[in-house]
Amino acid sequence: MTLTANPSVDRTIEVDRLIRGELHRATGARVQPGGKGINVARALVRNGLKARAVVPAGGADGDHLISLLRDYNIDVVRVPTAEPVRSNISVVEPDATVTKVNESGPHLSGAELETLCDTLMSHVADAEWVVAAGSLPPGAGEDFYADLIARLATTGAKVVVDTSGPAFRTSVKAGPALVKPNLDELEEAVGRQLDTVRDVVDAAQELRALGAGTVLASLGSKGAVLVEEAGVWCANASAEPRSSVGAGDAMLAGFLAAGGSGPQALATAVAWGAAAVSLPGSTMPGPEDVGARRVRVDPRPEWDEKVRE
Ligand SMILES: Nc1ncnc2c1ncn2[C@@H]1O[C@H](COP(=O)(O)OP(=O)(O)OP(=O)(O)O)[C@@H](O)[C@H]1O
Ligand SMILES: O=P(O)(O)OC[C@@]1(O)O[C@H](CO)[C@@H](O)[C@@H]1O
Repeated sequence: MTLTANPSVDRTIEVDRLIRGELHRATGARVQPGGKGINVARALVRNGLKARAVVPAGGADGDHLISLLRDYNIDVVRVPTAEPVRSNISVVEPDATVTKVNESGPHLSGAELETLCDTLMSHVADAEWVVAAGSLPPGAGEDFYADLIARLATTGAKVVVDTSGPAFRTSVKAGPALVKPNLDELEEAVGRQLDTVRDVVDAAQELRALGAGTVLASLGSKGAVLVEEAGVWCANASAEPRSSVGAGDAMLAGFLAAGGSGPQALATAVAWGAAAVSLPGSTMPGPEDVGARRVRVDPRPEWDEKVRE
């Protein structure tokens, strides 16, 4: 089950070359349902698994988002809101450079946020995992995910958090089973620059000491690092990048689909991530895209390897 507190209608526009201040004629365009939790649900369903997505959605743009999600066969639970769903725009160039503009999103009232949490709680009974992912909408406090983790502790569900800024660090302290920061988010959470695999593992251990069970850190083309109770592993898979939007969400979905712990799940995660980055827009990969992608898993990490691209 996924919660996307600040979903979007994602618009991807392809151009030959982006030049600030110029008129561009698009060479391609697509509209897809967006937001990190929604993307995780799309990736799971694309691979034959079940996923329910809880989504606050208002206005005509909200209607549009819900109808797009139904086209993808997602089991959607809509929570109506007064203000409309946002649109996020990605401009993609042929070398896969993405320029992204995300709106801040609709303001959700206290009552709407409460209904969102109550709705999630009333649909959680059969969920093994609850993925709370993406930015928070204006109106939600930085402890929104932390409060949710506390409420979910009374259920059997394991909580995954993938968010950024102060809400990320606050949610880590509430003890989620798993967090999926990218390099920037991990750096922000520990308050320092991370240059090597050793730095990433140390930062991940710091998050585990704060309260996170497992840390799955995504490192773009450098793959991912998994730090859990049982050990530390690094993995990567090569890709011909086309659009990185949603690659982290596909990576997380692959990890959960393969059991949510250990090196085999990490290998599946980076295979899904590499497949996603090879597809246009925020298209989630299916089995034919993941295929027999070659994945390298290092049981002994190269501690001094650089993690910046
Ligand atoms: N150029 C690339 N080549 C191979 N794999 C890639 C590449 N870029 C990304 N990936 C895969 O996708 C995963 C996620 O990438 P990244 O760290 O950019 O996630 P992210 O910033 O969370 O992305 P998003 O927020 O758009 O979903 C990586 O862990 C890796 O497995
Ligand atoms: O603004 P947020 O919530 O941080 O991120 C939203 C977003 O950029 O994340 C997804 C890719 O991971 C996109 O579908 C969506 O547009």
